[in-house]
Amino acid sequence: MLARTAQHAVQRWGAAASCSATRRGLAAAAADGPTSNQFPPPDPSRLGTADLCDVYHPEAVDVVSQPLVQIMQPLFKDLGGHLRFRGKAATVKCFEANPLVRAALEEPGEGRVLVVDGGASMRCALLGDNIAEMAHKNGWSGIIINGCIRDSEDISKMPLGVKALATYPLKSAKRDKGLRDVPVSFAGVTVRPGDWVYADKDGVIVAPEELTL
Ligand SMILES: O=C([O-])CC(=O)C(=O)O
Ligand SMILES: [Mg+2]
Repeated sequence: MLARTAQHAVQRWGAAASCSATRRGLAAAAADGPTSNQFPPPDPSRLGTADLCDVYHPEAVDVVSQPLVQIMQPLFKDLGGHLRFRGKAATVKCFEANPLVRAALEEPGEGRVLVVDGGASMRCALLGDNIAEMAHKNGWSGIIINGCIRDSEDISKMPLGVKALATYPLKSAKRDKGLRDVPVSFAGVTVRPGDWVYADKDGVIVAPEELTL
Protein backbone atom coordinates (compact mmCIF):
# COMPACT_ATOMS: atom_id res chain seq x y z
CA MET A 1 0.00 0.00 0.00
CA LEU A 2 2.78 2.36 0.84
CA ALA A 3 4.38 1.89 -2.57
CA ARG A 4 1.07 2.71 -4.22
CA THR A 5 0.67 5.76 -2.02
CA ALA A 6 4.05 7.12 -2.95
CA GLN A 7 3.56 6.42 -6.63
CA HIS A 8 0.32 8.36 -6.89
CA ALA A 9 1.59 11.20 -4.77
CA VAL A 10 4.44 11.59 -7.22
CA GLN A 11 2.03 11.61 -10.18
CA ARG A 12 -0.07 14.38 -8.71
CA TRP A 13 2.42 16.78 -7.34
CA GLY A 14 5.13 16.49 -9.94
CA ALA A 15 7.96 14.05 -10.09
CA ALA A 16 10.73 16.54 -9.55
CA ALA A 17 9.32 18.35 -6.57
CA SER A 18 6.92 16.16 -4.76
CA CYS A 19 9.00 13.38 -3.23
CA SER A 20 11.19 15.77 -1.35
CA ALA A 21 8.69 18.63 -1.13
CA THR A 22 5.99 16.50 0.44
CA ARG A 23 8.41 15.73 3.21
CA ARG A 24 9.84 19.21 3.56
CA GLY A 25 6.55 21.11 3.37
CA LEU A 26 5.09 24.07 1.59
CA ALA A 27 7.83 26.62 2.25
CA ALA A 28 10.51 24.34 0.92
CA ALA A 29 8.40 23.52 -2.12
CA ALA A 30 8.04 27.22 -2.92
CA ALA A 31 11.80 27.62 -2.63
CA ASP A 32 12.23 24.96 -5.31
CA GLY A 33 11.01 27.59 -7.79
CA PRO A 34 9.78 26.72 -11.26
CA THR A 35 10.56 23.05 -10.91
CA SER A 36 7.87 22.79 -8.23
CA ASN A 37 4.44 21.66 -9.31
CA GLN A 38 1.86 24.45 -9.47
CA PHE A 39 -0.13 22.69 -6.75
CA PRO A 40 1.43 22.81 -3.31
CA PRO A 41 1.76 19.47 -1.63
CA PRO A 42 -1.01 18.74 0.85
CA ASP A 43 -0.64 19.24 4.55
CA PRO A 44 -0.47 15.56 5.57
CA SER A 45 -1.66 16.34 9.09
CA ARG A 46 -5.02 17.53 7.75
CA LEU A 47 -5.72 14.24 5.98
CA GLY A 48 -8.18 16.09 3.75
CA THR A 49 -10.64 13.89 1.92
CA ALA A 50 -9.64 15.33 -1.48
CA ASP A 51 -5.95 14.61 -0.86
CA LEU A 52 -6.78 11.14 0.43
CA CYS A 53 -8.86 10.47 -2.69
CA ASP A 54 -5.99 11.57 -4.92
CA VAL A 55 -3.80 8.94 -3.34
CA TYR A 56 -6.16 6.12 -2.46
CA HIS A 57 -8.78 6.54 -5.24
CA PRO A 58 -6.43 7.53 -8.05
CA GLU A 59 -8.53 6.35 -11.00
CA ALA A 60 -10.81 8.96 -12.57
CA VAL A 61 -14.57 8.77 -12.15
CA ASP A 62 -15.01 7.30 -15.64
CA VAL A 63 -12.80 4.31 -14.84
CA VAL A 64 -14.37 1.32 -13.13
CA SER A 65 -12.06 0.25 -10.36
CA GLN A 66 -12.02 -1.17 -6.88
CA PRO A 67 -10.28 1.50 -4.85
CA LEU A 68 -9.29 1.02 -1.25
CA VAL A 69 -11.57 3.83 -0.10
CA GLN A 70 -15.31 4.29 -0.47
CA ILE A 71 -16.77 7.78 -0.89
CA MET A 72 -20.17 8.62 0.62
CA GLN A 73 -22.72 10.23 -1.67
CA PRO A 74 -22.95 13.97 -0.89
CA LEU A 75 -26.13 13.89 1.15
CA PHE A 76 -24.98 15.31 4.46
CA LYS A 77 -25.06 18.72 6.11
CA ASP A 78 -22.24 19.88 8.37
CA LEU A 79 -24.03 20.48 11.64
CA GLY A 80 -21.30 20.27 14.28
CA GLY A 81 -18.70 22.80 15.39
CA HIS A 82 -15.93 20.72 13.84
CA LEU A 83 -15.99 20.39 10.07
CA ARG A 84 -13.04 18.03 9.95
CA PHE A 85 -12.98 14.82 11.97
CA ARG A 86 -11.76 11.29 11.67
CA GLY A 87 -11.50 8.09 13.62
CA LYS A 88 -12.33 4.42 13.85
CA ALA A 89 -15.98 3.67 13.24
CA ALA A 90 -18.49 2.32 15.71
CA THR A 91 -21.94 1.73 14.27
CA VAL A 92 -25.62 1.76 15.18
CA LYS A 93 -28.45 0.62 12.94
CA CYS A 94 -31.82 1.88 14.17
CA PHE A 95 -35.07 3.32 12.93
CA GLU A 96 -36.78 6.25 14.62
CA ALA A 97 -35.39 5.24 18.04
CA ASN A 98 -32.15 6.47 19.59
CA PRO A 99 -31.41 4.48 22.80
CA LEU A 100 -28.45 2.75 21.15
CA VAL A 101 -27.12 6.08 19.89
CA ARG A 102 -27.19 7.38 23.47
CA ALA A 103 -25.69 4.15 24.84
CA ALA A 104 -22.83 4.24 22.34
CA LEU A 105 -22.01 7.88 23.04
CA GLU A 106 -22.07 7.22 26.80
CA GLU A 107 -18.99 5.04 26.29
CA PRO A 108 -15.47 6.46 26.13
CA GLY A 109 -15.15 7.57 22.53
CA GLU A 110 -11.36 7.28 22.26
CA GLY A 111 -11.47 9.45 19.16
CA ARG A 112 -13.95 7.25 17.33
CA VAL A 113 -16.68 8.26 14.89
CA LEU A 114 -20.19 6.92 15.50
CA VAL A 115 -21.87 6.04 12.22
CA VAL A 116 -25.65 5.73 12.56
CA ASP A 117 -27.87 4.27 9.89
CA GLY A 118 -31.25 5.72 10.84
CA GLY A 119 -32.91 4.55 7.63
CA ALA A 120 -32.96 8.16 6.33
CA SER A 121 -36.09 8.87 8.37
CA MET A 122 -37.24 12.47 8.09
CA ARG A 123 -39.78 11.99 10.89
CA CYS A 124 -37.71 12.43 14.07
CA ALA A 125 -34.25 13.34 15.41
CA LEU A 126 -31.76 10.69 16.55
CA LEU A 127 -29.38 13.17 18.22
CA GLY A 128 -29.89 16.31 20.30
CA ASP A 129 -27.77 18.69 22.34
CA ASN A 130 -27.65 16.55 25.50
CA ILE A 131 -26.40 13.45 23.76
CA ALA A 132 -24.02 15.48 21.59
CA GLU A 133 -22.57 17.21 24.67
CA MET A 134 -22.01 13.80 26.25
CA ALA A 135 -20.32 12.57 23.07
CA HIS A 136 -17.91 15.46 23.16
CA LYS A 137 -17.16 15.01 26.87
CA ASN A 138 -16.58 11.29 26.34
CA GLY A 139 -14.02 11.89 23.62
CA TRP A 140 -15.90 11.00 20.44
CA SER A 141 -14.51 12.76 17.43
CA GLY A 142 -17.70 12.84 15.39
CA ILE A 143 -21.10 11.42 14.50
CA ILE A 144 -22.52 10.71 11.05
CA ILE A 145 -26.25 10.09 10.91
CA ASN A 146 -28.31 8.80 8.02
CA GLY A 147 -31.25 10.64 9.51
CA CYS A 148 -31.97 13.86 11.42
CA ILE A 149 -30.73 15.73 14.49
CA ARG A 150 -32.31 18.47 16.60
CA ASP A 151 -31.04 21.25 18.92
CA SER A 152 -28.85 22.08 15.97
CA GLU A 153 -28.05 25.66 16.98
CA ASP A 154 -26.37 24.37 20.15
CA ILE A 155 -24.71 21.44 18.39
CA SER A 156 -23.20 23.79 15.81
CA LYS A 157 -21.20 25.42 18.64
CA MET A 158 -19.83 22.17 20.07
CA PRO A 159 -16.28 20.99 19.34
CA LEU A 160 -17.58 17.84 17.70
CA GLY A 161 -18.04 16.70 14.11
CA VAL A 162 -21.67 16.08 13.20
CA LYS A 163 -22.99 15.27 9.76
CA ALA A 164 -26.64 14.39 9.22
CA LEU A 165 -29.21 14.55 6.45
CA ALA A 166 -31.30 17.30 8.02
CA THR A 167 -32.69 18.81 11.21
CA TYR A 168 -36.11 17.99 12.61
CA PRO A 169 -37.52 19.11 15.96
CA LEU A 170 -39.33 15.96 17.10
CA LYS A 171 -37.54 13.45 19.36
CA SER A 172 -37.35 9.78 18.43
CA ALA A 173 -39.09 6.83 20.06
CA LYS A 174 -37.31 4.68 22.65
CA ARG A 175 -38.61 1.20 21.68
CA ASP A 176 -37.26 -1.14 18.98
CA LYS A 177 -33.71 -0.22 19.78
CA GLY A 178 -31.98 -1.64 16.71
CA LEU A 179 -28.49 -3.11 16.40
CA ARG A 180 -25.06 -2.12 17.66
CA ASP A 181 -21.77 -2.59 15.82
CA VAL A 182 -23.06 -4.27 12.71
CA PRO A 183 -22.09 -3.31 9.15
CA VAL A 184 -24.29 -0.46 7.90
CA SER A 185 -24.95 0.54 4.29
CA PHE A 186 -26.15 3.95 3.17
CA ALA A 187 -25.06 6.84 0.94
CA GLY A 188 -23.50 4.30 -1.42
CA VAL A 189 -21.00 2.84 1.06
CA THR A 190 -20.80 0.07 3.63
CA VAL A 191 -19.22 0.93 6.96
CA ARG A 192 -18.00 -1.89 9.18
CA PRO A 193 -17.14 -1.42 12.85
CA GLY A 194 -13.41 -0.71 13.00
CA ASP A 195 -13.25 0.90 9.54
CA TRP A 196 -11.62 4.32 9.39
CA VAL A 197 -13.79 7.33 8.59
CA TYR A 198 -12.41 10.67 7.32
CA ALA A 199 -14.79 13.62 7.11
CA ASP A 200 -14.38 17.25 6.18
CA LYS A 201 -16.21 19.96 4.28
CA ASP A 202 -15.72 18.09 1.02
CA GLY A 203 -17.29 14.82 2.12
CA VAL A 204 -16.76 11.52 3.85
CA ILE A 205 -14.53 8.62 2.91
CA VAL A 206 -14.33 5.20 4.48
CA ALA A 207 -11.33 2.86 4.47
CA PRO A 208 -10.70 -0.59 5.94
CA GLU A 209 -7.48 0.63 7.54
CA GLU A 210 -5.92 3.84 8.83
CA LEU A 211 -4.70 6.09 5.99
CA THR A 212 -1.64 8.30 5.84
CA LEU A 213 -0.43 10.93 3.39
O1 LIG B 1 -33.93 13.41 23.62
C1 LIG B 1 -33.39 13.03 22.59
O2 LIG B 1 -33.70 11.98 22.00
C2 LIG B 1 -32.35 13.85 21.93
C3 LIG B 1 -32.22 15.21 22.51
O3 LIG B 1 -33.05 16.08 22.37
C4 LIG B 1 -30.99 15.54 23.27
O4 LIG B 1 -30.08 14.73 23.36
O5 LIG B 1 -30.92 16.67 23.78
MG1 LIG C 1 -32.47 18.13 23.46
